[in-house]
Amino acid sequence: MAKRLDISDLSIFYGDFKAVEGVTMAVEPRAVTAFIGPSGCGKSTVLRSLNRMHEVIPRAYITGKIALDGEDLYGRDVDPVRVRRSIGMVFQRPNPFPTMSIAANVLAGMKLNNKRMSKAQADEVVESSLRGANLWNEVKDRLNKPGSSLSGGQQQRLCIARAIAVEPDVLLMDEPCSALDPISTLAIEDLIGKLKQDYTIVIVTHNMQQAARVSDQTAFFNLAGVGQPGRLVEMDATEKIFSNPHEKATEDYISGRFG
Ligand SMILES: Nc1ncnc2c1ncn2[C@@H]1O[C@H](COP(=O)(O)OP(=O)(O)OP(=O)(O)O)[C@@H](O)[C@H]1O
Repeated sequence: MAKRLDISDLSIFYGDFKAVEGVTMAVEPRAVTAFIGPSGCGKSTVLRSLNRMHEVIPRAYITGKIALDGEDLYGRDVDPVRVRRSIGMVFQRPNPFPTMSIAANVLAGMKLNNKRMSKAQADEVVESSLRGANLWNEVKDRLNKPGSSLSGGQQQRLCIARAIAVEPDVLLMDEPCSALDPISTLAIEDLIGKLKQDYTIVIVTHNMQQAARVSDQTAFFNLAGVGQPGRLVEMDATEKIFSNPHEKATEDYISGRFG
């Protein structure tokens, strides 16, 4: 659990279009790293390249290197399905399987990963994952109800339970609160604070207060100009980025002067 990601000279392409250029950064384990920056600068694209989801788009590819505790994730013999198992993802809109029960949703990733287990083991995974996602107390009496019977915030925590059920090393979160109300957002932020004890977490957010509240490190991305690829402008301790960033563009962005 909780491994380190080392990204070196990463460029990301959609066919002929270079969306991101020359990103080099280290993502520390047992910490939250926030990706911030204006729309279109490639935050989600970088996030999806980290667990090899970018390449499922036709003609999409990367250059450079991404290593998980030293292992090259794009190495010749590396199975992308195994990468996606060890680097889980939570999306902007909660996406539980709507007709599947709450319990079955938690186990869905394990089924896909072909794990055979007894009923008792399954029950244990369901309980520990739901506890891990701060959802157990709210759903323990209705585990057989469909995933769609939960509120949006609960559905998002169910998706997090599904992601942690397979015991990943890293959790990627792409604007996990943008479809949620403020109370549900706080519940997810609390949860992120708890999960970072066990996982490496990367979160894309447009909400500056959220980045300041939940993250330890912040990476600011920007576009050099219209039609230019996105790039990493700077990355530092969140406190430093929000109080005394190195680059003027970072200061302008976090103070709301552009973006
Ligand atoms: N499937 C795709 N095919 C082609 N180009 C894409 C695709 N997805 C994203 N892009 C382009 O890649 C660039 C980066 O997009 P991306 O969604 O990663 O930015 P972002 O910083 O996450 O933006 P936002 O904050 O609006 O979500 C943009 O120019 C976008 O149009």
